[in-house]
This record gives sequence, structure tokens and C-alpha cells, in this order.
Amino acid sequence: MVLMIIKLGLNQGFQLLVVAVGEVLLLNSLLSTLSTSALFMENVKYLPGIKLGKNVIADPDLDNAVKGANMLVFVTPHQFIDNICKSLVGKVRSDAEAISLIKGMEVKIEGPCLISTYISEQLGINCSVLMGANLASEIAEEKFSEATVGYGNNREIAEQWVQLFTTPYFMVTPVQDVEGVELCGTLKNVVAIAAGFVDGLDMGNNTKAAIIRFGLREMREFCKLLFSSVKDDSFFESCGVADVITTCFGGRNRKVAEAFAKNGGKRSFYELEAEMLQGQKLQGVPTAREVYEVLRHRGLLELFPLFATVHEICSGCLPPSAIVIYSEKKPRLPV
Ligand SMILES: NC(=O)c1ccc[n+]([C@@H]2O[C@H](COP(=O)([O-])OP(=O)(O)OC[C@H]3O[C@@H](n4cnc5c(N)ncnc54)[C@H](O)[C@@H]3O)[C@@H](O)[C@H]2O)c1
Ligand SMILES: O=P(O)(O)OC[C@H](O)CO
Repeated sequence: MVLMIIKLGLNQGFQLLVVAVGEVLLLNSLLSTLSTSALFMENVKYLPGIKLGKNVIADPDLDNAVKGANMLVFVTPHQFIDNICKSLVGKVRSDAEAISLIKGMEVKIEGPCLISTYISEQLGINCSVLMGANLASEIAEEKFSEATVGYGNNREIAEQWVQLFTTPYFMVTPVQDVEGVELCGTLKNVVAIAAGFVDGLDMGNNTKAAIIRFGLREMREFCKLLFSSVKDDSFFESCGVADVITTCFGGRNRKVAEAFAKNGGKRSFYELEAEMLQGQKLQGVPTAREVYEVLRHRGLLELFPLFATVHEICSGCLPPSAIVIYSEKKPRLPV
């Protein structure tokens, strides 16, 4: 999924949902994965056999897809949001509401920027977030899942998003903490990479549980470092501990990091991603680099040994086995 534009009039209900892609060059390759010949739309590449529903329309023309839309859902690997937003400037309704499902962040010279903030600033519209323990394949099979909507000041808008996304098998909870919810979704991908290293080195469940705990602790500290407003309770929502668990056991970041460690770091993430994910993108590796940049810039790398080590392993400066050695060599965060 790249970008969903939901055209929804107040009280009209869930009438028309358009899936569009962000870059002309990619249109053919991406849309070729969506079979329109079937009675209902199907993503034959990533979700074969799953009917997307009669109200899903694939539109290769992004400008046309956003025209008149009052609710915009952004779901793309965060590497591409820059170009997508730039192409949408001046084309969306000024009263449109956006929501981002994107787990990642932008790091600029002036500092880190949440994707929801970026969308909001580029397009001049409000942007909420939806994050959670949401492996796409399981949701597609209608297995029970939860998610968290992070919103700013407008509870009414949050309730609209909750209503829009909720199904009998998908339970959505609103939380007034955009930054906390979004950063949880972003940072859990770094923890997933660490969990994959542990799996690839057959270090066992206790080690993996320890890595998850260290990871959650660093997630909380990093969130509070960037935004003092982040609420502790957000870490107990689906966007927090639940997403860390699901991604450390069933996600793509874990899977590719496991292969990286099994190969002793000799095959690059880039190569493994291309081979294993069929065009899908890993968020954990770029996010680890972005987090590292933020910490380095602020002179705080020593306080975040897990995050720092993940990036140093991904970039080839340390071997995968360093994922557990780091804790003996470097000072730990306060518990
Ligand atoms: N897949 C999941 O289970 C899941 C669950 C929750 C949240 N997310 C988050 O949602 C976001 C999107 O994840 P996804 O799994 O849908 O993405 P994905 O990795 O499946 O990639 C989606 C598509 O983006 C395409 N793409 C490549 N280059 C592009 C470009 N230049 N411009 C636009 N698109 C391009 C890829 O070809 C791919 O088809 C990520 O931030 C992810 O963390 C994913
Ligand atoms: O497959 P991953 O590792 O990108 O994780 C997917 C989702 O973010 C899990 O909630």
C-alpha cells in the first residue's frame, strides 16, 4: 500500500476509497500488483488471495486521487514521503484531515522531524497518526488486532478516525499523544533489528526478552528526550509494547536482520532486503541511522547503547555479535 485517499463526506459513511501511488515511474510496477480483473481488487504480489473490497479503486493519478478528498491516509515507506508531499503541495483541500500510518522519521540539519509534522507543514493540514501491532498479512486475514490513534487537540477528529478504521477484528483506541504514539511506531523498528540479530545468532529467548526490555527503555528515553510531553501510558498501548513484541517475532525487520546475522554481516541489508522482500522496504535500518545522527549530534550516544550498536552493526562497524557485548562495555540507562 502506498497512499490511501479516502473521499468521505460527513455522515456519508465509508463510500469511496482510492489507492494511489506517489511517483510516476513506479505507477506501472506497483499497479501491476493490483489485479483489477477480479470481482474485487486484489494485491496479487503482497496479499494474494485477499479481496480488498468493491470500494477500493486504484488510481495511478495522485492529483486526481486527492481532488476533493477530505480525509487523507498516508501509508508509504518513510523514504518516499518527501517526494509524495512535494507533489501534493497546493492540491489538497485546506480543510482536509490527514493521518499517517508511516513508521519512520525525517532527520534534517535542524533536527528530527516526525512524519506527521512533515505532512502537516508541507500541506498545511492537521495530521494524526495510527500505529500498533499490525502485521499486514494477519489483518488481511481478519485476525484480531489492535491499533492506537495518536491525536493532538481535536478529540472529535480522533473519534472519526477510530470509527473509520474500527472493524469487529480491528480495535482502535485514541490517545492524546501524537508524538509518543508516532515515535513508538518509529523506534520499534530499531528494536526489531536487534531482535533479528539475536535470532540469527541463536542466542535464545532470554536474550531476546532482555533486548526487548532494553529497547523499550531506550524508546521511552528517546521519546522524552525529543518531546517532554510524551505520556508513559502510551508505551502500554498497542503502539508501544504490543508493537515491539509483534515486530520482534513476526516482522520483516526481524527477518532480514536474522539473515544478516546468519551471514556474519557479509551480505548487506540492501542486498538481503531486495532478495527477501520483493520490493517492500525495511524501515529499521534507515531509522537506526537517523536515531544515531540525532544522538551523535546531541552527544548522547553513550546513553543509548542498544540504538547506537544497532546502527554500528548495520553499517559494518561492529559484528552482529556485538548486540549483546555492548551492555558490558558501555554505561546503561538508568532503570
Ligand atoms: N506492512 C506492515 O505490516 C505494516 C504495518 C504497519 C505499518 N506499516 C508501516 O507503513 C508504511 C508502509 O509500509 P508497507 O508495508 O505498506 O510498505 P512496503 O514496504 O510494502 O512498500 C510499499 C510500496 O512502496 C513502493 N515504493 C517503492 N519506491 C517508491 C517510491 N519512490 N514512492 C512510492 N512508493 C514506492 C514499494 O515498491 C512497495 O510496493 C511503513 O512506514 C511501515 O512501517 C507497515
Ligand atoms: O514487518 P515490519 O518489521 O516492518 O513490522 C510491521 C509492522 O510495523 C508491525 O506492526
